[in-house]
Amino acid sequence: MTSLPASPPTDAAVSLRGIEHRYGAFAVLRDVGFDIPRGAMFGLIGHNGAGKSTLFKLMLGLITPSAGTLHVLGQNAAEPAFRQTRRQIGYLPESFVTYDNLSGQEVLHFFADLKRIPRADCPALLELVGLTHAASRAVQTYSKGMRQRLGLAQALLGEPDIIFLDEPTNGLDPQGIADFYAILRTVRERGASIVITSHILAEIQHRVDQLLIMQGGQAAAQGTLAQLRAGMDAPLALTISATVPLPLQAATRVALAALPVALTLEAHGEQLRVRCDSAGKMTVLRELAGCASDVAIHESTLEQVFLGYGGAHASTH
Ligand SMILES: Nc1ncnc2c1ncn2[C@@H]1O[C@H](COP(=O)(O)OP(=O)(O)OP(=O)(O)O)[C@@H](O)[C@H]1O
Repeated sequence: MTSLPASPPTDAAVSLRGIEHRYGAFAVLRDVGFDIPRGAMFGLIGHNGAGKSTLFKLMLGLITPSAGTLHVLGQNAAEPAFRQTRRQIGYLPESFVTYDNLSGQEVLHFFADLKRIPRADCPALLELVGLTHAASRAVQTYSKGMRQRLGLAQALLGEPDIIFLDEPTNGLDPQGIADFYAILRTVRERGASIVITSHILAEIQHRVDQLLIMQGGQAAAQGTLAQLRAGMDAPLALTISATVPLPLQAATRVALAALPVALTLEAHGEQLRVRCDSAGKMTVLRELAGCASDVAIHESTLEQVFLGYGGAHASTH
């Protein structure tokens, strides 16, 4: 991780410095520091037990850190004024549990009353999440996707400046996921910052601007996907296809194996496919001189990046 300025930047929606958190003798978070820029769509990823939910609870002000400082929307979470800041924070927990016998509209009214927000704001939110048609139906008749969208409407009550979403698309089908992110795009257009966790890395890799990889209670890496890829040993892989007549293949294989390049090789009839990293591509291409017919570039997926940063570090809890 690159070094951070000592005080929180003015354009940060969230800023953590030296955060420690203990549950009894067990240190769940150790020296965690990062900034989330205002207006960002920020992904927080990590293995089970990495400390993501604990970080969420800290950023929501539900628990206080054992050490370190935490600012949300410029306000220190340890100060009494943070009570006011919490009104500008929306939250969708991992399991959005509600009263199933109430209608969607009644559920939203319930949360609006709790948050002291006019019920008159509810129809527009139900419209935003695509539930106007089902507003008077009991929630027990809702699909999983509809429930999550109702949960999102609840999180958006009061037009919060920052919204925390804990695995919000868990269990949704591809269309449900696409619909959910389409709503989030609308929310971002009014300038809100969004912090999202997910274990489905393929889903968030092109939908967030920045990512933080948590590993064993520490921040392992932060950046855009391109920055995270660049920080790894193999940000890019290439497959070079060549047509090599069968009688020449054995010699070609020996010559490729002797190159000072890490590569894998597959043969399909007269086709040889060589996979190597970006640094080795010219060496391989020179060896295959005249017979290379195609080069395909494979960028590392977020899953490969995550594993590369040790993100799969086994949890003992
Ligand atoms: N209230 C608690 N008391 C004791 N230990 C806890 C408590 N809450 C969480 N932990 C432990 O803290 C560690 C981090 O848990 P946390 O829920 O923050 O991880 P996570 O990254 O959100 O995991 P997951 O992806 O499984 O939701 C785990 O080892 C967990 O067992």
